[in-house]
Amino acid sequence: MKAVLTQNLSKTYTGSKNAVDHIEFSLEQGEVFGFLGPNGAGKTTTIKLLCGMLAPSEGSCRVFDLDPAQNPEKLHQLSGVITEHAQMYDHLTGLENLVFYGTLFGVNAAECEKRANVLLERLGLVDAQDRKLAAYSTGMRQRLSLARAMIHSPRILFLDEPTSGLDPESAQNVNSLIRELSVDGTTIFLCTHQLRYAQEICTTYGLIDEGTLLATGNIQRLRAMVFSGVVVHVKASRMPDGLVYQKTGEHTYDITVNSEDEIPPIVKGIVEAGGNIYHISTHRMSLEEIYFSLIDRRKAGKEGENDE
Ligand SMILES: Nc1ncnc2c1ncn2[C@@H]1O[C@H](COP(=O)(O)OP(=O)(O)OP(=O)(O)O)[C@@H](O)[C@H]1O
Repeated sequence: MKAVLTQNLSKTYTGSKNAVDHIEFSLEQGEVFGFLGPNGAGKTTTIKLLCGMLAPSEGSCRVFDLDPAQNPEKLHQLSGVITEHAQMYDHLTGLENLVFYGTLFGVNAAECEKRANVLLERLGLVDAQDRKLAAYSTGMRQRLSLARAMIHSPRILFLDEPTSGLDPESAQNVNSLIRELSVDGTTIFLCTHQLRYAQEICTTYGLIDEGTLLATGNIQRLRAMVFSGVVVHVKASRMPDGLVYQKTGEHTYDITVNSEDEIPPIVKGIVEAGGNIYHISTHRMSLEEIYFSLIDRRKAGKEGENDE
C-alpha cells in the first residue's frame, strides 16, 4: 500500500486558476519527501488536500488507502500536520497542550504523558514544559507544534517549513528527529524553501511550480533530467595535449566527464605529460542547482510559448 497516491489531483479556488493542476505522484512508507517550489506554487494546497482540509476540484488522492476528504477522522488518527498556524491553547502549559491533543487522538493520558516527555526532551522544551504557552517564544511554539503533531505516533507527518525561524541547534534537533522517525517507518511529507536542508534530509523530491509537477524522484533521477555528469576541478602545472577542458584560472581547469570511472585515466594522462597535480575534486549538481535549472527551463519554455 502506498503512503500517498495522487491521480490527476487538482484544486481550483473560486475565481482563480488551478492552484494544483492534475498532479500525479506516489510515496512509499518511510520516505522523506521534499515538496519544493516557489511561493504560491501549490505546496500548502496539496498538503491541505492530503489532510482532508480541502476537497479536490478534480482527480483524487489517497493516504494509506483512505480518501482524506471522505474519512477525515480516520486520517487524523494516522497523520500529524504542522502548518504555519497550528492551533494550541495559550492558557495551558506546553505539557498540558500535548496531553490534551494526544487524548483527542484517542491515546490514554498516561501514554500521552510518557510520549510528551520524550518529545519535550528531544525538542529542548523540558525546562519550559510547565510554563503556559502564552509565555513561549515563536521558536518554542513551533517546536511544541511539532511535538503536538507527533504525540499520537502518526504513520505520516505533513510538515510545512518545520525549521524556519528555529535557531541552528533546534533545527538540528528537528532534523535528527525527522530522520529517526523515517527510519522507524514514518513517512514524512516536507515542504521547505531551504534546499540545502532538504538535500540533507530527504530521500525523494517533488518539484512544483504554478500548480504543475515538474519532476519527482530521488536526486539521481532529478540530476539526470538536468545534467547527470560530473565536473572535475583540477589544479595542475600543465595539461596534456588532446584532453578537453575549460581553463577556469591560473593552473585551474574543469573537465566534464560522464562518470567517476573516467577520472583515473585523466590523472594518469596529466602525470605522464609531466604535469604536477596540486588539487583535484569533483562536483555534482546540488539540489539547489537542479531546482533553479528546472524552474529556469520552465520559465524559458513559457516565454518561448508567449513569443510564438
Ligand atoms: N484560500 C484561497 N483562495 C484563493 N486562492 C488561494 C487560496 N489559498 C491559496 N490560493 C492561491 O493558490 C495558489 C497556491 O497557493 P499555496 O498556498 O498552495 O502555495 P505554496 O506553494 O504553499 O506557497 P508558499 O511557498 O508561499 O507557502 C496561489 O496562487 C495562492 O494565491
